Amino acid sequence: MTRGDGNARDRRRDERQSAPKGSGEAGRARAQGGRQQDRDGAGRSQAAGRRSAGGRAEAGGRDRDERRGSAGRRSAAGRSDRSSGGRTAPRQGAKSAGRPHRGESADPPRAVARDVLRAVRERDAYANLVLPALLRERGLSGRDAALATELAYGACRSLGLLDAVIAAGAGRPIEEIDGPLLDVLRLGVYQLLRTRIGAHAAVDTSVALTRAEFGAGKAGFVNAVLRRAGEKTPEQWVDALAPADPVGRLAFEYAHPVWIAQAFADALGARATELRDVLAADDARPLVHLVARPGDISAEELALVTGGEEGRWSPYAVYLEGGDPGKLEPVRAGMAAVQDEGSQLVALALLNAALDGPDTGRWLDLCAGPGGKAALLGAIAAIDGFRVDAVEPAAHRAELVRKAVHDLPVDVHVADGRASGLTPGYDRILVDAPCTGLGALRRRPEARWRRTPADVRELVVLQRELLTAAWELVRPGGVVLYSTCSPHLPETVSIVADAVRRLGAEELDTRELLPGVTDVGDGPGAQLWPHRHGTDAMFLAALRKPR
Ligand SMILES: C[S@@+](CC[C@H](N)C(=O)[O-])C[C@H]1O[C@@H](n2cnc3c(N)ncnc32)[C@H](O)[C@@H]1O
Repeated sequence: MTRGDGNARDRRRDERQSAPKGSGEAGRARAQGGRQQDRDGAGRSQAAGRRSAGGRAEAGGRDRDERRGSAGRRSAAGRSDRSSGGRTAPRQGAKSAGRPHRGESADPPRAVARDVLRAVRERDAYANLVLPALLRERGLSGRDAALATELAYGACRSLGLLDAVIAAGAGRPIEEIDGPLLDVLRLGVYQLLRTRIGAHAAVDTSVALTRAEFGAGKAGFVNAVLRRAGEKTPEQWVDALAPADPVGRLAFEYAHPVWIAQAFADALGARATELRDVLAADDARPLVHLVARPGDISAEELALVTGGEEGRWSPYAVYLEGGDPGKLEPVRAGMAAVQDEGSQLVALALLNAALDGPDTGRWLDLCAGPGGKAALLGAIAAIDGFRVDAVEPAAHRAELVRKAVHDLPVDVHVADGRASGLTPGYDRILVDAPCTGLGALRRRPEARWRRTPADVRELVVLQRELLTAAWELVRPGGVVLYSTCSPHLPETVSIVADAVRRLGAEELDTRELLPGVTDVGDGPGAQLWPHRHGTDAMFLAALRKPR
C-alpha cells in the first residue's frame, strides 16, 4: 500500500472529478463529516470505555515487583492501602538488586528513566525525544520499556511535587542536592507516591542505582531521604506541604505550577469546579490520535487496518491505545499521520466557515510547522482542485512541512508570517499561533515546569502581530481562523477581542463550525478540553473580514 497508488489514487481522482472544480463542495462535505451517526453512536461509547480503562501504566512496575517477592506482595495492595495509614519503612542499606559493580546497572528500565531525568535537567532535553532513543540503544522492549516510560514520563510530569517532598525529606532546598542524586531521588519518590510499586522496591532500586554510580556514602543519603519520603502517604504529604487555597492545593496535588492551574481555572470560568478533572487529564496517558488523509483512506478503513477505533468528533480521526504509530503501514505510506483530533477539528473549522462570496481556492496556513494541519488542508484542497500556501520561519520545521505535504498542492514558504511577502487576497487563512502549549501538557511530560508567565508576555505580542498580518492578507469576505493549543485567556479570547476592536473583524459563532461537537463554551470562540472531548485543549475563533 503506497500513497497515491491503486485504490487510493483512484478514489482521490474520482472525488476530484465528482466535485465541480472551484465549488469546494466535496472537501467541505467531508469536513462536515459524513459519519455523524457513527460518531454519535457506538464509536463514542467504545472510546469512552477504553479511556476510563486507561490511566497510569502501572502494570510494568507491578509485574516487576511481583517477580521480586515481598516487595511485590506489598505493591499488590496498591495506593489505596497506603492512603489508610503508614507503611513499613525500608531497612537502612536494604539488600538491593544484586549489588552491581560501580557504573553498571542491574536495573535497565530504571537506569533509562534516570538518564531521561538527567537529560531533561542537564540539557533541557525533551523527554519524549530522549526516551525512545534510549530504549532503542539499550534494547528495552515490552514490560521493561513500559516501566521505563511510566517512570520517566511520570517523574517528569511530577517534578514540582517530588521536589517539595525531597526538600522536606532532605531538610534542605533541592538546589543544594547534587543533580545526579536529585535525579535518582525524583525517581524514587515518584515510585513511592505515584505508582503501585512497593516501598521496599522503590527505595532498594534507587539505592542500588546510586551505589552503582557513586558508591556507598551517597547511597546512604538517598536511602535516608527516601525513608523519610515513605513515612507519609501521598495524601499526608499534600496536607503537610500544599498551599491552603483551593487552586494552590489542587495544583500541588496534581503536580502543576500554580500559575498554570490558575490559568485553567480562569479559562473554565463558571465551571472552575472542573479544575480537578483538567489537571488529572494532564497526567492520564493520552490515546494516540491518527488522521486518515482525505482522498487516500477513510477513517473506517484506517481503523480496520490498524485495529483502532474511529474518532468521536472528526470524520478523519482514529484512536489507538498505544504502540509505535510510525510502524503502521498506512502511516509509513503517508496515507495517515499522527494528529490530535482537536487539531483536525481546527483545520476543518476553517473550511466550514461561510465566506461572503465564492471560495476561489486560495488558502493559507500562516504558522505551518511541522505541517499537520497544512497536510489535512492540502489533502482536502487536492480534492477541490485548490491550493494552499504554508508559511514557517524555522528552516528545519519548514522541512518537516515539506515532508508532510510532499504530494499535495501545498507551497511551502520559509518566512516570518508577519512579513511573508505573499500577495493578499486569500479566501481562508489559518493562524495556528505559536503559544505556551498549556493545552497539550499531557503529551509533553516536562513542559509544565519549563513554561513561565514571562513566556506568555512575549507570545501574546507575536500572536497579535500574526493575526494582524493575516488580516492584511485575507480578502474582504474571507475568513481568518485563529487557534492555539492553549486555553490561557491572554492567548485566546483577549487576542481575539483585541482584533475585533482594532481591526473591525466580524466574529463568527465558531461553535457552529464544529458540527456535532458539544460543550465547547458559551461562544463565539470555542474551547476544547481533554477531560470533556479527549482532545488537546485547543482554542479556536473565526473572524470574517467585512466587505
Ligand atoms: C502551534 S505551531 C503550528 C502547528 C501547525 N499548524 C501544525 O498543525 O502542525 C506554531 C508554529 O508557528 C511557528 N512560528 C513561530 N514564529 C512564527 C512567525 N513569526 N511566523 C510564522 N510562524 C511562526 C513556529 O515555528 C511553529 O512551527
